[in-house]
Amino acid sequence: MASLTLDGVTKSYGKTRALTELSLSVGDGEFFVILGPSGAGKTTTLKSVAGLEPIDDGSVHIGGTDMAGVEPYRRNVAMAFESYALYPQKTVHDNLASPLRSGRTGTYSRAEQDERIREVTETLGIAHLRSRFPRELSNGQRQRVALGRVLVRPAGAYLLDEPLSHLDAKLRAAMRAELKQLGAMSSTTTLYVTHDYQEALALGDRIAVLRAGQVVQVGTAAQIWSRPSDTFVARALGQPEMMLLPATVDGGRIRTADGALDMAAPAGLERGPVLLGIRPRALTVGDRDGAVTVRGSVRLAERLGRVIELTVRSHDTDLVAVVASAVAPAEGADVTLCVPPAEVHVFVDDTRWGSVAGKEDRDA
Ligand SMILES: Nc1ncnc2c1ncn2[C@@H]1O[C@H](COP(=O)(O)OP(=O)(O)OP(=O)(O)O)[C@@H](O)[C@H]1O
Repeated sequence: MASLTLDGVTKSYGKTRALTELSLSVGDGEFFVILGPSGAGKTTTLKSVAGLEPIDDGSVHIGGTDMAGVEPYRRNVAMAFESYALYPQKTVHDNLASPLRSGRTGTYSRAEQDERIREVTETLGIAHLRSRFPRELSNGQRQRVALGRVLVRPAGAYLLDEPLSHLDAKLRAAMRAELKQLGAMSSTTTLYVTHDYQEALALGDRIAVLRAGQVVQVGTAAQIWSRPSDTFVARALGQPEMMLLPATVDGGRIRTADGALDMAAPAGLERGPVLLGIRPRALTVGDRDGAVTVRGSVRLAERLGRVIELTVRSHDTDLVAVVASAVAPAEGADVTLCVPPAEVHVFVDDTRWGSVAGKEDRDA
């Protein structure tokens, strides 16, 4: 096990800047997720730790040791890539055994090898495939075997690059739960890259949100979900996305220009333009004491499994609300929606100020 620290890491590929002064600190045994859109620099971050790409500036420490000039195979990290190679002529069992037989990370008795392979194949749900060859597996099964090849070998840290990306939605959800368990069991430091916010929230002890090669926010799932530091983080998490409604603070009120939303401004919020951020799932049908309310009419009601996605027109504003189907009004009906003040985020210059309930410490 090892802690990982990146300090001021900068990396360009020719004229393309992939990372700009990126700093991260991952604790010993922590399951740390890097979340970001395509091109944000996630893979480059992992490669910098693994030593597969030389960095232009800054430093990488593993277990407190500076990795400058240290070869990848001496860094005691195991990295899984999105494209996985397996030995076609070896069974699943032998594919998993080969990292343990290479001798690079110690020698293992036959019994120890079998025990690790058993543990990993059971966790990944591939124990029944052990005598098959790669050509006899589905893509999702191959991906799990390849992940198994990384996890079977003890390492100071696992670097995992979108390891669930080829799995279908149901399997992804199941694997997420299993990986979480594996993380808790092995307590090996893990740096896990994904562009899937649900995966990040489910797995990460902490999450770093990356944009254009820079860290925007680091926090627990609860922190980045309920206190996103800016509108980029706010919209990176949640489906449908958080709505951002332009409004103005004046005379102790916050109002949208059309009057669809009109509420008391919290103390300390200066006059001027703001964005009000509301998650579609934070809205409920009806009127509640102390809640922020909006009245409108239902333009669209679309069933998404057990919930209904409503598009509600209020004055000139369209609001999206995801509500339980039992309480969803029909298209054309008048409706009152409400949301707790603490769930109406206020952004000033795209940066989170607090909520309509007031200002709070970001990390409290
Ligand atoms: N070998 C390379 N040569 C040139 N540019 C590269 C190379 N590898 C990455 N880049 C560029 O560096 C930036 C960061 O790429 P990186 O692969 O780290 O992003 P990512 O967040 O992992 O993206 P994705 O989710 O699409 O895999 C991108 O602009 C990418 O085009």
